[in-house]
Amino acid sequence: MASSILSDCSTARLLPLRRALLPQRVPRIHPCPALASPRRLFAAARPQLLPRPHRMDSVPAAASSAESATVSADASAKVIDGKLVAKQVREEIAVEVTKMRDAIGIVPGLAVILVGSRKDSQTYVRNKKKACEAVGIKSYEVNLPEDSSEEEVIRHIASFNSDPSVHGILVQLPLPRHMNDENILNAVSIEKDVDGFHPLNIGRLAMQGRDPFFVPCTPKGCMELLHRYGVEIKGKRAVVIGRSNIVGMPAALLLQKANATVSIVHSQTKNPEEITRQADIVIAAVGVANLVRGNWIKPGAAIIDVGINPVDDPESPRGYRLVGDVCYEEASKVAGAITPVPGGVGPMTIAMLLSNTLESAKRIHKFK
Ligand SMILES: Nc1nc(=O)c2c([nH]1)NC[C@@H]1CN(c3ccc(C(=O)N[C@@H](CCC(=O)O)C(=O)O)cc3)C=[N+]21
Repeated sequence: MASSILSDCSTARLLPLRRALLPQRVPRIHPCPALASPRRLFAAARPQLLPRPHRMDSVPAAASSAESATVSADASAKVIDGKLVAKQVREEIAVEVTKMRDAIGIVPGLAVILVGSRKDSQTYVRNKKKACEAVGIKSYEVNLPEDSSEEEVIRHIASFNSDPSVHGILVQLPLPRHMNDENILNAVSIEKDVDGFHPLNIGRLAMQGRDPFFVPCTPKGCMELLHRYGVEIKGKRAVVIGRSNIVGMPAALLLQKANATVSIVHSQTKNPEEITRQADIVIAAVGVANLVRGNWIKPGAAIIDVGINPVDDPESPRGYRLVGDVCYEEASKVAGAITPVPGGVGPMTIAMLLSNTLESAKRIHKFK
């Protein structure tokens, strides 16, 4: 049984996979006392409330603050089911894609550029293609060898920029070390930057009264989960753990736009636990397995776990399994709602990519 491994957040070890993508680090995991209950939680099997779109009442907390002193081992958070919401979003997109095709004969197109042969990147790109096909979005793929020059990549971007059948362009990250990400991402036309990584899109996201063409997919997916589960954001305290360009920073900007009071916890933060404990909403995006322990969490808080960290697991067919940045077993006893890993933010990232691609095609063709 994998339960002994699963239930111990202190023994997780990071594998080097995806390391180049990992955002800045927060101090490593502190040694932790044995867990009160070594029992494995079967989160997926627990009855769940179906998410209702955009209802703004608060999450029914597992324990209110008054009860927090007596939070029992059985208190359990509502599971924020990213897999389910992503499926709903994809169904909504498929309907709109069909509508647009029938009305104006336009099919949204997404171009993906992959440089090199990293196994994980190949898997992500394959999954994106499959997701496109399933909703009727046309996908175009370019695979370039690891030793390609920056100019070659930029040539392909330029050709997609001027191709009217392409509405979204994604350059799979991480790029090989010899390439300058900035030069490459800047070459993507901001009207087709479905990743939302172009500095102009990020800049507009940061400014009041302006809107970017696209919001980066992972943070957008986090916000969509909060909205669809009716988590109130306005006036609440939010903590984002991690300050990467692709997740932490834009997530903090989005929460602020939604009128939360936002703190960012990062590798130089002196008292991350104490600050995180004040948050009604936590977005953890730091790339350190099980960093956020149960005692970092305010009772009833909503927790969005962006981490997808591979840890050794000889009992899993792949030899590893994925865990989040949050120690799920501990946190789910304190939080009001929490995303699992896998099955949380990951599937939403891909759903938001499809959503951005559809949005782009609609904007370019002025289709409401
Ligand atoms: N230009 C660019 N844009 C990206 O959005 C981008 C990228 N590069 N490079 C890599 C990261 C990573 N990423 C994920 C997408 C889906 C899952 C996902 O669906 N995960 C599943 C499980 C996957 C599994 O089991 O292996 C889940 O969490 O349930 C994970 C990670 C997008 N990224």
